[in-house]
Amino acid sequence: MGTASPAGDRLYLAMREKGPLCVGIDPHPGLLDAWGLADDVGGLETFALTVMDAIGGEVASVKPQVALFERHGAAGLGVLEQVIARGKDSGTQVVCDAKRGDIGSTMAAYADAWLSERSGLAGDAVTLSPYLGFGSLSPALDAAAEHGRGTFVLALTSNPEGADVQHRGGQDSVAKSVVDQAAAENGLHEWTHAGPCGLVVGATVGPALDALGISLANFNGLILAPGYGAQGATADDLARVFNGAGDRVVVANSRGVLRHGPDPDALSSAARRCNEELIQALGQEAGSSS
Ligand SMILES: O=C(O)c1cc(=O)[nH]c(=O)n1[C@@H]1O[C@H](COP(=O)(O)O)[C@@H](O)[C@H]1O
Repeated sequence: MGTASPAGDRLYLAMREKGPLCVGIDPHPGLLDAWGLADDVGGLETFALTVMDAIGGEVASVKPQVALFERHGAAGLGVLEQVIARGKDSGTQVVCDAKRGDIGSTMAAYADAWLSERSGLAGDAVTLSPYLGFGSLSPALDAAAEHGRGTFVLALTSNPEGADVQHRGGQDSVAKSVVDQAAAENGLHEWTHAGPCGLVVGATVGPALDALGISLANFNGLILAPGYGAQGATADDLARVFNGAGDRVVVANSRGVLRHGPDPDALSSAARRCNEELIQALGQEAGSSS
């Protein structure tokens, strides 16, 4: 039996209380401009902290997109550390969208950065890419379990190019093997509602799951679903794609919420409306923490 990890349970219960929406914090240059901010570290800080002040504590989770902080250099990562600290203070969980994946020995260093106590960049969870081999992620999966943090491993991404790799093998697909190995990882740990190793499955994948021999209804972790909003997937698409797994879907939406800024009230109303729509579509019972 492995080390107990509360990460999946923690986010599962927060979603029961606050809804499935995960607000993406993606400070694209175009969005900074639309908010009347400069494309520099000052603009980045105002943007990111405005979002956190508007919705911190109201939504279960946020997902800062790491590249959009990194493009401002070390000072940009400093702003990301502030976002993570605000998440902790407000009770909104932070999923760092870093999509890390490397050979095992280097992966241990990424695990130190994103999943251990030593680094201000460690939030509640991080996104990982398994396409150097699922086993290469072991240092990160072990660190997540040790430090009570979560991971979301890319299985079927929302971009059309992902099919080129992920769909290979048909019913015995590459993506299916990622799903199976994530489920096996969760089998090593103790949890109640959802294991610490989640998946990323785009809300835009349409009927691909059936064609690839994947059933998520019995998957034993959380499923981060980007693609709702700006990429075109609707709440009905989410209900169809994640039929049977609705209570475990973490719905990521970045531009669909951020376009309502910079007015904090408009941001928080947009997040509230989104959560209402998603709760109805996915059948999650917000307000129930049992
Ligand atoms: O891991 C992710 O978050 C992710 C995986 C994926 O398959 N597709 C995807 O869009 N994302 C991220 O989710 C966010 C989507 O942003 P919007 O399309 O603006 O909602 C971006 O930060 C993407 O990097």
